[in-house]
Amino acid sequence: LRMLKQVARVTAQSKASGCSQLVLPLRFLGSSSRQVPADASFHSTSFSEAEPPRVLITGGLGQLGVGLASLLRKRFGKDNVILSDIRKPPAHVFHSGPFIYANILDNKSLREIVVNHRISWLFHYSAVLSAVGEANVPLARDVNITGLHNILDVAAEHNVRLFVPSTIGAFGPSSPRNPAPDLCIQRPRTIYGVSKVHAELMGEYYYYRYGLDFRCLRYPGIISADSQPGGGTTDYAVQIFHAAAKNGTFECNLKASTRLPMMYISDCLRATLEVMEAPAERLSMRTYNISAMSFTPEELAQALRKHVPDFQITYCVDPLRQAIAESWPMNLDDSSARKDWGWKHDFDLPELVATMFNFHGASTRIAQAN
Ligand SMILES: NC(=O)C1=CN([C@@H]2O[C@H](COP(=O)(O)OP(=O)(O)OC[C@H]3O[C@@H](n4cnc5c(N)ncnc54)[C@H](O)[C@@H]3O)[C@@H](O)[C@H]2O)C=CC1
Ligand SMILES: CC(=O)[C@H](N)C(=O)O
Repeated sequence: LRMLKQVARVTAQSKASGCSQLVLPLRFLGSSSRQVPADASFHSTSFSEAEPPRVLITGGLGQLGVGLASLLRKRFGKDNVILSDIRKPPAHVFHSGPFIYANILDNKSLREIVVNHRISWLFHYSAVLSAVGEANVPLARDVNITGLHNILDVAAEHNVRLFVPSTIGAFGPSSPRNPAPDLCIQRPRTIYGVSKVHAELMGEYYYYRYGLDFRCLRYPGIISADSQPGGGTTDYAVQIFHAAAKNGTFECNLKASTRLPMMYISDCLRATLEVMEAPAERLSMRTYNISAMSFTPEELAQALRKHVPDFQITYCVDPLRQAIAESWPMNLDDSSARKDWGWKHDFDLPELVATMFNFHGASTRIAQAN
Protein backbone atom coordinates (compact mmCIF):
# COMPACT_ATOMS: atom_id res chain seq x y z
CA LEU A 1 0.00 0.00 0.00
CA ARG A 2 2.83 2.34 0.97
CA MET A 3 4.49 1.75 -2.38
CA LEU A 4 1.27 2.25 -4.32
CA LYS A 5 0.65 5.48 -2.42
CA GLN A 6 4.20 6.57 -3.22
CA VAL A 7 3.70 5.87 -6.93
CA ALA A 8 0.36 7.71 -6.85
CA ARG A 9 2.00 10.68 -5.10
CA VAL A 10 4.87 10.83 -7.58
CA THR A 11 2.39 10.53 -10.48
CA ALA A 12 0.22 13.31 -9.03
CA GLN A 13 3.29 15.50 -8.53
CA SER A 14 4.48 14.95 -12.09
CA LYS A 15 0.97 15.70 -13.43
CA ALA A 16 0.79 18.85 -11.34
CA SER A 17 4.14 19.98 -12.68
CA GLY A 18 2.88 19.39 -16.22
CA CYS A 19 5.43 16.65 -16.73
CA SER A 20 4.00 13.50 -18.30
CA GLN A 21 6.92 11.23 -17.35
CA LEU A 22 6.97 9.27 -14.12
CA VAL A 23 10.03 10.69 -12.36
CA LEU A 24 11.70 8.28 -9.96
CA PRO A 25 14.81 8.67 -7.84
CA LEU A 26 17.94 7.18 -9.36
CA ARG A 27 17.69 4.35 -6.82
CA PHE A 28 14.54 3.17 -8.62
CA LEU A 29 16.06 3.13 -12.09
CA GLY A 30 18.04 0.37 -13.63
CA SER A 31 18.81 -1.61 -16.73
CA SER A 32 21.48 -4.17 -17.09
CA SER A 33 22.63 -7.15 -19.08
CA ARG A 34 22.19 -9.09 -15.84
CA GLN A 35 18.69 -10.39 -15.12
CA VAL A 36 17.82 -7.69 -12.58
CA PRO A 37 14.37 -6.16 -13.08
CA ALA A 38 14.47 -2.38 -13.46
CA ASP A 39 11.51 -2.02 -11.12
CA ALA A 40 12.94 -4.29 -8.42
CA SER A 41 12.31 -1.83 -5.62
CA PHE A 42 8.57 -1.66 -6.36
CA HIS A 43 8.43 -5.15 -4.88
CA SER A 44 11.14 -4.80 -2.29
CA THR A 45 8.84 -5.09 0.72
CA SER A 46 8.79 -8.86 0.74
CA PHE A 47 7.62 -9.34 4.34
CA SER A 48 4.17 -8.27 5.42
CA GLU A 49 3.01 -8.81 8.98
CA ALA A 50 0.63 -11.52 7.82
CA GLU A 51 3.40 -13.55 6.24
CA PRO A 52 6.76 -14.17 7.92
CA PRO A 53 9.84 -14.07 5.70
CA ARG A 54 11.16 -17.23 4.11
CA VAL A 55 14.81 -17.24 5.18
CA LEU A 56 17.96 -18.82 3.73
CA ILE A 57 21.25 -18.81 5.68
CA THR A 58 24.37 -19.62 3.62
CA GLY A 59 27.53 -20.95 5.30
CA GLY A 60 25.29 -21.92 8.20
CA LEU A 61 27.51 -24.56 9.77
CA GLY A 62 30.23 -22.12 10.85
CA GLN A 63 30.61 -20.43 14.21
CA LEU A 64 27.54 -18.19 13.84
CA GLY A 65 25.01 -19.84 11.53
CA VAL A 66 23.41 -22.45 13.80
CA GLY A 67 22.80 -19.83 16.52
CA LEU A 68 21.29 -17.47 13.97
CA ALA A 69 18.97 -20.21 12.67
CA SER A 70 17.82 -20.95 16.19
CA LEU A 71 17.05 -17.26 16.88
CA LEU A 72 15.23 -16.79 13.56
CA ARG A 73 13.24 -20.00 13.95
CA LYS A 74 11.93 -18.79 17.30
CA ARG A 75 10.83 -15.57 15.61
CA PHE A 76 9.53 -16.81 12.24
CA GLY A 77 8.79 -20.50 12.75
CA LYS A 78 11.02 -23.54 12.27
CA ASP A 79 10.05 -24.32 8.69
CA ASN A 80 10.54 -20.75 7.48
CA VAL A 81 14.30 -20.78 8.14
CA ILE A 82 16.55 -22.94 5.95
CA LEU A 83 20.13 -23.51 7.03
CA SER A 84 22.60 -24.37 4.26
CA ASP A 85 26.28 -25.18 3.80
CA ILE A 86 28.58 -27.36 1.71
CA ARG A 87 29.44 -29.54 4.71
CA LYS A 88 27.49 -32.39 6.26
CA PRO A 89 25.50 -31.22 9.30
CA PRO A 90 25.86 -32.93 12.67
CA ALA A 91 22.76 -34.88 13.71
CA HIS A 92 21.46 -32.33 16.21
CA VAL A 93 21.58 -29.58 13.56
CA PHE A 94 20.01 -31.78 10.88
CA HIS A 95 17.12 -32.65 13.19
CA SER A 96 16.58 -29.09 14.45
CA GLY A 97 15.02 -27.73 11.22
CA PRO A 98 15.34 -27.57 7.42
CA PHE A 99 18.87 -28.04 6.11
CA ILE A 100 20.02 -28.13 2.47
CA TYR A 101 23.29 -28.28 0.51
CA ALA A 102 24.05 -24.90 -1.08
CA ASN A 103 27.35 -24.01 -2.72
CA ILE A 104 27.45 -20.24 -3.25
CA LEU A 105 29.78 -20.74 -6.21
CA ASP A 106 26.98 -22.58 -8.05
CA ASN A 107 24.77 -19.87 -9.52
CA LYS A 108 22.13 -22.15 -10.99
CA SER A 109 21.47 -24.08 -7.83
CA LEU A 110 21.34 -20.84 -5.79
CA ARG A 111 18.58 -19.61 -8.11
CA GLU A 112 16.71 -22.89 -7.80
CA ILE A 113 16.86 -22.71 -4.02
CA VAL A 114 15.63 -19.12 -3.89
CA VAL A 115 12.79 -19.83 -6.33
CA ASN A 116 11.74 -23.28 -5.09
CA HIS A 117 11.73 -22.23 -1.44
CA ARG A 118 10.27 -18.75 -2.09
CA ILE A 119 13.16 -17.14 -0.19
CA SER A 120 12.53 -13.52 0.78
CA TRP A 121 15.37 -12.89 3.29
CA LEU A 122 18.93 -14.14 2.84
CA PHE A 123 21.68 -14.09 5.49
CA HIS A 124 24.95 -14.63 3.65
CA TYR A 125 27.34 -16.17 6.18
CA SER A 126 29.62 -18.19 3.86
CA ALA A 127 33.15 -16.83 4.04
CA VAL A 128 36.81 -17.67 4.42
CA LEU A 129 38.04 -15.80 7.51
CA SER A 130 41.19 -13.72 7.99
CA ALA A 131 43.88 -16.24 8.96
CA VAL A 132 42.67 -19.03 6.66
CA GLY A 133 42.26 -16.47 3.88
CA GLU A 134 45.92 -15.43 4.07
CA ALA A 135 46.87 -19.12 3.89
CA ASN A 136 44.71 -19.67 0.77
CA VAL A 137 44.16 -16.46 -1.14
CA PRO A 138 42.57 -18.05 -4.27
CA LEU A 139 39.98 -19.81 -2.10
CA ALA A 140 39.21 -16.62 -0.15
CA ARG A 141 38.88 -14.69 -3.41
CA ASP A 142 36.50 -17.28 -4.88
CA VAL A 143 34.28 -17.68 -1.82
CA ASN A 144 34.33 -14.09 -0.55
CA ILE A 145 34.22 -12.22 -3.86
CA THR A 146 32.86 -14.50 -6.62
CA GLY A 147 30.42 -16.09 -4.16
CA LEU A 148 29.23 -12.66 -3.05
CA HIS A 149 28.59 -11.65 -6.68
CA ASN A 150 26.35 -14.70 -7.13
CA ILE A 151 24.46 -13.85 -3.95
CA LEU A 152 24.00 -10.19 -4.91
CA ASP A 153 22.63 -11.11 -8.32
CA VAL A 154 20.20 -13.73 -7.11
CA ALA A 155 19.00 -11.42 -4.32
CA ALA A 156 18.47 -8.48 -6.68
CA GLU A 157 16.72 -10.63 -9.29
CA HIS A 158 14.26 -12.11 -6.81
CA ASN A 159 13.67 -9.10 -4.53
CA VAL A 160 15.31 -10.76 -1.57
CA ARG A 161 16.29 -8.68 1.47
CA LEU A 162 20.00 -9.41 1.90
CA PHE A 163 22.19 -9.34 5.01
CA VAL A 164 25.96 -9.65 4.56
CA PRO A 165 28.18 -9.38 7.63
CA SER A 166 31.31 -7.26 7.42
CA THR A 167 34.01 -7.11 10.06
CA ILE A 168 36.57 -5.06 11.95
CA GLY A 169 38.87 -6.62 9.34
CA ALA A 170 37.43 -4.22 6.76
CA PHE A 171 39.64 -1.53 8.34
CA GLY A 172 43.39 -1.34 7.85
CA PRO A 173 46.51 0.27 9.30
CA SER A 174 45.63 3.70 7.90
CA SER A 175 42.11 3.69 9.42
CA PRO A 176 41.56 5.46 12.75
CA ARG A 177 42.03 2.72 15.37
CA ASN A 178 40.47 4.01 18.56
CA PRO A 179 37.68 4.24 17.65
CA ALA A 180 37.13 3.47 13.95
CA PRO A 181 34.09 5.44 12.71
CA ASP A 182 31.55 4.12 10.22
CA LEU A 183 33.00 6.21 7.42
CA CYS A 184 36.75 6.51 7.17
CA ILE A 185 39.69 5.39 5.05
CA GLN A 186 39.56 1.59 4.55
CA ARG A 187 42.71 0.05 3.15
CA PRO A 188 42.85 -3.45 4.71
CA ARG A 189 45.95 -5.59 4.08
CA THR A 190 44.25 -9.02 4.11
CA ILE A 191 42.29 -10.67 1.30
CA TYR A 192 39.51 -11.14 3.87
CA GLY A 193 39.39 -7.40 4.59
CA VAL A 194 39.60 -6.46 0.91
CA SER A 195 36.74 -8.84 0.10
CA LYS A 196 34.61 -7.37 2.90
CA VAL A 197 35.18 -3.76 1.77
CA HIS A 198 34.22 -5.00 -1.70
CA ALA A 199 31.04 -6.54 -0.24
CA GLU A 200 30.13 -3.31 1.58
CA LEU A 201 30.59 -1.25 -1.58
CA MET A 202 28.90 -3.70 -3.94
CA GLY A 203 25.90 -4.01 -1.63
CA GLU A 204 25.55 -0.26 -1.40
CA TYR A 205 25.93 0.02 -5.18
CA TYR A 206 23.20 -2.60 -5.79
CA TYR A 207 20.98 -0.71 -3.36
CA TYR A 208 21.28 2.53 -5.34
CA ARG A 209 21.42 0.91 -8.76
CA TYR A 210 18.83 -1.86 -8.49
CA GLY A 211 16.94 -1.13 -5.26
CA LEU A 212 18.38 -4.22 -3.55
CA ASP A 213 17.48 -4.11 0.15
CA PHE A 214 21.07 -4.68 1.30
CA ARG A 215 21.90 -4.46 5.03
CA CYS A 216 25.32 -4.96 6.57
CA LEU A 217 26.91 -4.82 10.04
CA ARG A 218 30.62 -4.74 10.82
CA TYR A 219 30.96 -7.40 13.49
CA PRO A 220 33.75 -7.36 16.09
CA GLY A 221 35.39 -10.71 17.00
CA ILE A 222 32.50 -12.94 18.11
CA ILE A 223 32.70 -15.13 21.20
CA SER A 224 30.49 -18.21 21.46
CA ALA A 225 30.28 -21.09 23.92
CA ASP A 226 28.78 -23.91 21.85
CA SER A 227 30.39 -23.34 18.43
CA GLN A 228 34.01 -23.21 17.30
CA PRO A 229 35.59 -20.31 15.39
CA GLY A 230 36.50 -20.88 11.74
CA GLY A 231 40.10 -19.68 11.36
CA GLY A 232 40.23 -16.01 12.25
CA THR A 233 42.53 -13.67 14.17
CA THR A 234 40.15 -13.27 17.11
CA ASP A 235 39.78 -17.05 17.64
CA TYR A 236 41.95 -16.97 20.78
CA ALA A 237 39.14 -15.25 22.68
CA VAL A 238 36.92 -18.32 22.18
CA GLN A 239 39.61 -20.98 22.60
CA ILE A 240 40.81 -19.50 25.89
CA PHE A 241 37.50 -20.42 27.60
CA HIS A 242 37.63 -24.04 26.45
CA ALA A 243 41.24 -24.30 27.66
CA ALA A 244 40.54 -22.60 30.98
CA ALA A 245 37.59 -24.90 31.74
CA LYS A 246 39.50 -28.00 30.61
CA ASN A 247 42.99 -27.67 32.05
CA GLY A 248 43.44 -24.17 33.51
CA THR A 249 46.14 -23.08 31.05
CA PHE A 250 46.20 -21.46 27.61
CA GLU A 251 48.88 -20.62 25.05
CA CYS A 252 47.85 -17.42 23.28
CA ASN A 253 48.90 -16.69 19.68
CA LEU A 254 48.58 -12.89 20.09
CA LYS A 255 50.70 -10.59 22.29
CA ALA A 256 49.40 -9.85 25.79
CA SER A 257 48.73 -6.19 24.91
CA THR A 258 46.78 -6.71 21.64
CA ARG A 259 43.52 -4.84 22.03
CA LEU A 260 40.60 -5.82 19.77
CA PRO A 261 36.83 -5.19 19.74
CA MET A 262 34.80 -8.27 20.76
CA MET A 263 31.13 -9.23 21.24
CA TYR A 264 29.16 -12.09 22.76
CA ILE A 265 27.29 -14.09 20.13
CA SER A 266 23.78 -13.39 21.43
CA ASP A 267 24.35 -9.63 21.09
CA CYS A 268 25.70 -10.16 17.56
CA LEU A 269 22.75 -12.28 16.41
CA ARG A 270 20.19 -9.99 18.03
CA ALA A 271 21.77 -6.97 16.28
CA THR A 272 21.55 -8.89 13.00
CA LEU A 273 17.85 -9.58 13.42
CA GLU A 274 17.19 -6.01 14.61
CA VAL A 275 18.84 -4.37 11.62
CA MET A 276 16.95 -6.72 9.27
CA GLU A 277 13.65 -5.83 10.93
CA ALA A 278 14.37 -2.10 11.13
CA PRO A 279 11.97 -0.01 9.01
CA ALA A 280 13.80 1.17 5.87
CA GLU A 281 13.31 4.82 6.79
CA ARG A 282 15.33 4.33 10.00
CA LEU A 283 18.45 3.29 8.10
CA SER A 284 20.62 6.22 7.04
CA MET A 285 23.38 3.88 5.84
CA ARG A 286 23.68 0.38 4.43
CA THR A 287 26.69 -0.62 6.61
CA TYR A 288 26.91 0.05 10.36
CA ASN A 289 29.60 -0.59 12.96
CA ILE A 290 28.34 -2.41 16.06
CA SER A 291 30.33 -2.62 19.24
CA ALA A 292 30.15 -4.05 22.77
CA MET A 293 33.55 -4.40 24.50
CA SER A 294 37.25 -4.27 23.79
CA PHE A 295 40.06 -6.06 25.65
CA THR A 296 43.57 -7.50 25.45
CA PRO A 297 44.49 -11.16 26.08
CA GLU A 298 46.00 -10.12 29.42
CA GLU A 299 42.81 -8.34 30.50
CA LEU A 300 40.75 -11.35 29.44
CA ALA A 301 43.02 -13.69 31.40
CA GLN A 302 42.63 -11.43 34.45
CA ALA A 303 38.83 -11.58 34.14
CA LEU A 304 39.02 -15.39 33.81
CA ARG A 305 40.97 -15.64 37.08
CA LYS A 306 37.83 -14.51 38.95
CA HIS A 307 36.42 -17.93 38.02
CA VAL A 308 39.62 -20.01 37.77
CA PRO A 309 42.01 -18.33 40.27
CA ASP A 310 45.12 -20.26 39.21
CA PHE A 311 44.51 -19.84 35.46
CA GLN A 312 47.83 -19.53 33.57
CA ILE A 313 48.32 -17.85 30.20
CA THR A 314 51.52 -18.10 28.13
CA TYR A 315 52.29 -16.43 24.81
CA CYS A 316 53.59 -17.98 21.59
CA VAL A 317 52.93 -15.23 19.06
CA ASP A 318 51.89 -16.15 15.52
CA PRO A 319 53.45 -13.36 13.40
CA LEU A 320 50.72 -13.60 10.72
CA ARG A 321 47.84 -13.20 13.16
CA GLN A 322 49.72 -10.56 15.18
CA ALA A 323 50.32 -8.43 12.07
CA ILE A 324 46.64 -8.73 11.14
CA ALA A 325 45.48 -7.80 14.66
CA GLU A 326 47.76 -4.76 14.74
CA SER A 327 46.21 -3.50 11.51
CA TRP A 328 42.68 -3.68 12.94
CA PRO A 329 40.89 -1.13 15.15
CA MET A 330 40.97 -1.41 18.94
CA ASN A 331 37.44 -0.03 19.19
CA LEU A 332 34.52 0.68 16.87
CA ASP A 333 32.36 3.79 17.03
CA ASP A 334 28.80 2.46 16.74
CA SER A 335 26.94 5.67 17.60
CA SER A 336 25.03 5.65 14.28
CA ALA A 337 23.61 2.16 14.91
CA ARG A 338 22.57 3.26 18.41
CA LYS A 339 20.94 6.43 17.07
CA ASP A 340 19.30 5.11 13.88
CA TRP A 341 17.80 1.78 14.92
CA GLY A 342 18.33 1.66 18.69
CA TRP A 343 21.23 -0.81 18.88
CA LYS A 344 22.33 -1.56 22.46
CA HIS A 345 24.60 -4.37 23.64
CA ASP A 346 23.81 -6.46 26.73
CA PHE A 347 27.17 -8.13 27.44
CA ASP A 348 30.26 -6.39 28.76
CA LEU A 349 33.37 -8.34 29.78
CA PRO A 350 32.18 -9.52 33.25
CA GLU A 351 28.82 -10.79 31.91
CA LEU A 352 30.57 -12.46 28.97
CA VAL A 353 33.02 -14.31 31.21
CA ALA A 354 30.29 -15.41 33.66
CA THR A 355 28.08 -16.67 30.81
CA MET A 356 30.92 -18.55 29.12
CA PHE A 357 31.87 -20.19 32.41
CA ASN A 358 28.29 -21.17 33.18
CA PHE A 359 28.22 -22.99 29.85
CA HIS A 360 31.68 -24.55 30.09
CA GLY A 361 31.28 -25.37 33.77
CA ALA A 362 28.04 -27.19 33.01
CA SER A 363 29.50 -29.12 30.06
CA THR A 364 32.64 -30.02 32.05
CA ARG A 365 30.48 -31.30 34.92
CA ILE A 366 28.38 -33.36 32.44
CA ALA A 367 31.55 -34.80 30.87
CA GLN A 368 32.93 -35.66 34.33
CA ALA A 369 29.65 -37.31 35.36
CA ASN A 370 29.67 -39.37 32.15
N1 LIG B 1 33.01 -15.20 13.76
C1 LIG B 1 33.46 -13.94 13.83
O1 LIG B 1 34.16 -13.55 14.78
C2 LIG B 1 33.10 -12.99 12.76
C3 LIG B 1 32.41 -13.39 11.63
N2 LIG B 1 32.11 -12.45 10.65
C4 LIG B 1 31.42 -12.87 9.46
O2 LIG B 1 30.25 -13.61 9.78
C5 LIG B 1 30.05 -14.65 8.81
C6 LIG B 1 29.93 -15.98 9.53
O3 LIG B 1 31.14 -16.17 10.24
P1 LIG B 1 31.53 -17.57 10.89
O4 LIG B 1 30.33 -18.37 11.16
O5 LIG B 1 32.46 -17.25 12.00
O6 LIG B 1 32.39 -18.23 9.71
P2 LIG B 1 32.97 -19.71 9.63
O7 LIG B 1 34.30 -19.64 8.97
O8 LIG B 1 32.88 -20.37 10.97
O9 LIG B 1 31.92 -20.42 8.66
C7 LIG B 1 31.86 -20.13 7.31
C8 LIG B 1 31.06 -21.22 6.61
O10 LIG B 1 31.09 -20.96 5.21
C9 LIG B 1 31.03 -22.21 4.57
N3 LIG B 1 31.49 -22.12 3.17
C10 LIG B 1 32.75 -22.07 2.70
N4 LIG B 1 32.75 -22.11 1.34
C11 LIG B 1 31.45 -22.18 0.96
C12 LIG B 1 30.79 -22.27 -0.29
N5 LIG B 1 31.47 -22.29 -1.45
N6 LIG B 1 29.43 -22.32 -0.32
C13 LIG B 1 28.73 -22.29 0.84
N7 LIG B 1 29.30 -22.23 2.05
C14 LIG B 1 30.64 -22.17 2.12
C15 LIG B 1 31.95 -23.09 5.41
O11 LIG B 1 31.67 -24.47 5.17
C16 LIG B 1 31.64 -22.63 6.82
O12 LIG B 1 30.69 -23.46 7.45
C17 LIG B 1 31.23 -14.56 7.84
O13 LIG B 1 30.82 -13.83 6.72
C18 LIG B 1 32.27 -13.79 8.61
O14 LIG B 1 33.11 -13.06 7.75
C19 LIG B 1 32.48 -11.13 10.76
C20 LIG B 1 33.18 -10.72 11.85
C21 LIG B 1 33.47 -11.56 12.96
C1 LIG C 1 36.89 -10.49 13.29
C2 LIG C 1 36.66 -11.44 12.19
O1 LIG C 1 36.18 -11.06 11.16
C3 LIG C 1 37.03 -12.86 12.35
N1 LIG C 1 36.73 -13.38 13.65
C4 LIG C 1 38.51 -13.02 12.10
O2 LIG C 1 39.27 -12.91 13.09
O3 LIG C 1 38.90 -13.21 10.93
